[in-house]
Amino acid sequence: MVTRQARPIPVTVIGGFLGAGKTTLVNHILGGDHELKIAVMVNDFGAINIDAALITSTEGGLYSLSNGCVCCGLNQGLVEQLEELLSARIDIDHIVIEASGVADPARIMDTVRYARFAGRLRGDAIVVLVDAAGFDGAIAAAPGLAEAQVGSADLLILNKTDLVSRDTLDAWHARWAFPDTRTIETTNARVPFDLLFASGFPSRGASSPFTAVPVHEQAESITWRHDGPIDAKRLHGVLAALPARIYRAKGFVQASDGRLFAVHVVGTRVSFEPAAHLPEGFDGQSLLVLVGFGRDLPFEGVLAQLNGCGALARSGKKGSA
Ligand SMILES: Nc1nc2c(ncn2[C@@H]2O[C@H](COP(=O)(O)OP(=O)(O)OP(=O)(O)O)[C@@H](O)[C@H]2O)c(=O)[nH]1
Repeated sequence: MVTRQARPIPVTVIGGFLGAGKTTLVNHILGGDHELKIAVMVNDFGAINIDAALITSTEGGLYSLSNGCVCCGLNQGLVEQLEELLSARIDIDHIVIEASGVADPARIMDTVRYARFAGRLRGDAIVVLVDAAGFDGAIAAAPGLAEAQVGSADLLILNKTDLVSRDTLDAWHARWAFPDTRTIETTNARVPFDLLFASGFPSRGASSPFTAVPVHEQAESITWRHDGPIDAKRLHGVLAALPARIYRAKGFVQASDGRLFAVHVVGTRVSFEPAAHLPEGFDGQSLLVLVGFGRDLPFEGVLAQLNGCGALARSGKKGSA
């Protein structure tokens, strides 16, 4: 008889461009009524793993993958984390890997399917989210990447349908969806669990015509920290006017009236979402990670503007993955 522990653990890779709704989907899964014990691995692009802070607690364990992009190179960090998880937690029903927004999810799934994991892991599905309101912006920001992510999907989730018209959604399907890829539309990534964990998605007859470009080389991130409260209105103004090439910003801030917010910038859309507390490790600081594409991004000027949103701000440290 095959024991429960001997069965390979199914793995779902969640991909999609920056800000498409991957963490929203992970939180939907973790808060869901599916009776699965799920371990989540998160790979974020910037120097600080904001996604790990945005994710609600998980019974199966939360594993923060190394910074940068785990789809590059030999994925040693991912291999090590998977080995650690496999040796530590035999009672996990499912593993979910949230890729960074600049990752090629197909390459992450390749790692899951390495021979060394045979019999222990089973690559279940690549689930790719698309920001219905931001797909054109994603293509403009990083040509080649968003298309390749879509091309690698076993299950495609056209998310943020609340932000666009029916005509826009129909035009997206006509232009980008593969006829043999299961595609659904969602708001706030509310994917039905029986579909998400269905397994056995048909593999597409034709391979994707889109090849992932090595966009990590074009992507850069920077971290901004601030020790005291910030002027939320002014910060909103600065973020709303970010240069187009700085596509994504996210983090947590404390406003001068004491309120705490998770802050998101996706393309031209800025949102301040009330937060119950600053995440562990933030030490009372407001902190934003900004990600952009291309050479000579005007980060210094942006940092100066951000510093102007609070008297005690100090500039961040530039880095790339
Ligand atoms: N209006 C709207 N906003 C959404 C929807 N889904 C997610 N969002 C918002 O989009 C922003 C980005 O969502 P995330 O889930 O953090 O996106 P992500 O793909 O994990 O982002 P990265 O990890 O940076 O690539 C957040 O402000 C979400 O609340 C949706 O269906 N409609």
